[in-house]
Amino acid sequence: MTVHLEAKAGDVAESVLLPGDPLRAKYIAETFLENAVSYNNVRGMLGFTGTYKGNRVSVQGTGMGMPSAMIYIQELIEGYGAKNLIRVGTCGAIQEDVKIRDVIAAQAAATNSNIIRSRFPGYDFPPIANFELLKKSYEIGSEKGLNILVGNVVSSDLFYMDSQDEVIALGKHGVLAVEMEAAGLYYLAAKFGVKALTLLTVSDHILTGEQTSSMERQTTFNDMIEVALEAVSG
Ligand SMILES: O=P(O)(O)O[C@H]1O[C@H](CO)[C@@H](O)[C@H]1O
Ligand SMILES: O=c1cc[nH]c(=O)[nH]1
Repeated sequence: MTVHLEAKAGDVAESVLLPGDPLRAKYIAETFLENAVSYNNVRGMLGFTGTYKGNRVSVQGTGMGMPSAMIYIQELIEGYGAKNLIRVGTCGAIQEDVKIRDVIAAQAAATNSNIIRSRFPGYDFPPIANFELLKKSYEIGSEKGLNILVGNVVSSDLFYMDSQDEVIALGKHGVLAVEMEAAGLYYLAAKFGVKALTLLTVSDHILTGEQTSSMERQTTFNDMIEVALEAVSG
C-alpha cells in the first residue's frame, strides 16, 4: 500500500499503461485484458491488472497534469516495482501536417513546468523516451499500417492558456503536439532508472480547431492501446 494506491504487494505488473482518465483505464482493462482485477479505488483513480496474450499488464489512471500523474508514477515505481511505463493519452496537434486521429510516439517532451527546472537550476534537462520502447512501438504501429509520428511534444502545466502563442511557436520548431504529462513521466523514469514512453492520439487540432468525435477517438485509441500492449508483451 502507498499513500494513493491501495494495491497489495504483487498486485501491480512490471508493465503499466497510464491513461489520464481513470474510466479509460477501466475501458482498457475490460476491452483488452483477460482476467482483469481492480487493485485501486482510492480517489476513484482506478487501476487494474490482467493479462494480454499471456503477459501480465496493469493499467492505472493518473489524472490530468504532471503533479497528479507524478504521484501515481512514483508510487508505481517505488512502491510496486513498475519497470515499463507507457502513457496512453490524447493531445492537441500544433503542426499543420499532424492530423486528427494520428498517433504520436513522443521521443522527447519540452515543458513549461518548473518541476524539472527547479531540480537542476541553470540546466535544461531533456526528458526523453526509452529507445527500446520507442523503437518497438514504432515498428508495431507501422506493421499495423498506422501513421505513427515520432518526435517532440510539449507537456503544459495549463490546459487553458491565456495565449497559445508559445505553443504555436514550439510547433514551428518541430514540436508535434501539446499534452500535460509526458515530461513528468520521462523525468521520473530517468530518476528511477526505468523505461518509459508516451503514446498519444491526436484528439484535437490547435491550429484548425478540428476535434474528433467520440467514436473516432475510440477507434484510434484502440489502435494506440494495442501498440502499447504489444510493446510491453514478449
Ligand atoms: O487524455 P489524457 O491522457 O488525460 O491526456 C490529455 O487530456 C487531458 C486534458 O484534457 C490532459 O491530461 C492531457 O494530457
Ligand atoms: O489540446 C489538447 C488536447 C488534449 N490534451 C491537451 O493537453 N491539449
